[in-house]
Amino acid sequence: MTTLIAQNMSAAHGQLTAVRDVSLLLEPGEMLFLVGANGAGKTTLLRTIAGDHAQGSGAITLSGVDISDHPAHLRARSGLALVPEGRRLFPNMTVRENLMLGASTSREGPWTVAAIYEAFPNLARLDRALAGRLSGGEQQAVAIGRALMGDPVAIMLDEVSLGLSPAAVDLAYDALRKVRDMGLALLVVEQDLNRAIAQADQIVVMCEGRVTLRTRPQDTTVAALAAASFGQVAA
Ligand SMILES: Nc1ncnc2c1ncn2[C@@H]1O[C@H](COP(=O)(O)OP(=O)(O)OP(=O)(O)O)[C@@H](O)[C@H]1O
Repeated sequence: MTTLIAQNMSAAHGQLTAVRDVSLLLEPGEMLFLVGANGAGKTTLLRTIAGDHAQGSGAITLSGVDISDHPAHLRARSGLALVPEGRRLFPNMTVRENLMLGASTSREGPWTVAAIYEAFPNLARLDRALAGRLSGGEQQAVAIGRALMGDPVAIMLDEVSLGLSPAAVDLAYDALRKVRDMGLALLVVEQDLNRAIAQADQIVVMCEGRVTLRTRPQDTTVAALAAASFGQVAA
C-alpha cells in the first residue's frame, strides 16, 4: 500500500500563497527529495502535511487512511513524523530524555532507545549528555532518533544537511538509508543537489510554491534541477 499521498495541497501565509496545488506520492521504502530555492515553499509544505500549518486545500492519505482533517498529534499517532529545520531538541535535557519524548505517539514498533543507539552508534556514549552540548551532526542524529521512537511509517526531514560537516551529513544519510531499507517512506528537503541525485528514488523541484519538475535521479542532472529551482521548466 502507498505510504503517503498528498494531493493538490495548497497553503498560505496570510495573503501569500506559499504552496500551490502540490501533489506527492511515496511508496514504502522510498526516499523522495524535495528541492528548490529559498522561499520555494518546501518548509510550508512539510509543516502543512504534518498538520502544523493550516491546509488551504488538498487531501492527505497515510497508509490508506484519509488524515486530512486530523490535527498534528493524531497525524503523528497515525505514523507521520517531522524532523524540523533546526532540529528543535530540548537543550537542557539528555539525549535519552529527548529520544523518549518521541515515544509519546504510543505506536507499536521496533524502535527503542537501544535500537536507536544501534542505528547511530555515536549516540550510545552520549546517552546522558545534554542535547545542547552536542555537535550539529549529533543533534541531527538525536532528532532523527526522536522521530523514529514514534515508530512512524513516514518521516519528513527539513534541511537535513544544513550546518553540518560533510562527515556528519554522510553519517545522517547512512542512517536514513538503513531506515528506508526497513520500509519507511522518507520525504527529505535538501539544498545539496548532488546529494539528491546520489540518494533519491524520486526528486521533486519546487519554485514559488509550485512543482516545476518531477523526475528520477537517473533521468536528470544538477543543471536541470537548478534550472527547475528557478522556474525554468524543461520542454
Ligand atoms: N511565518 C511566515 N509568515 C509569512 N510568510 C512566510 C512565513 N514563513 C514562510 N513565509 C513565506 O512563504 C514562502 C515559502 O516559504 P518556505 O519557508 O515554506 O520556503 P522554503 O522553500 O522552505 O525556503 P527555505 O529554504 O528558505 O526554508 C516564502 O515566500 C516565505 O517568505
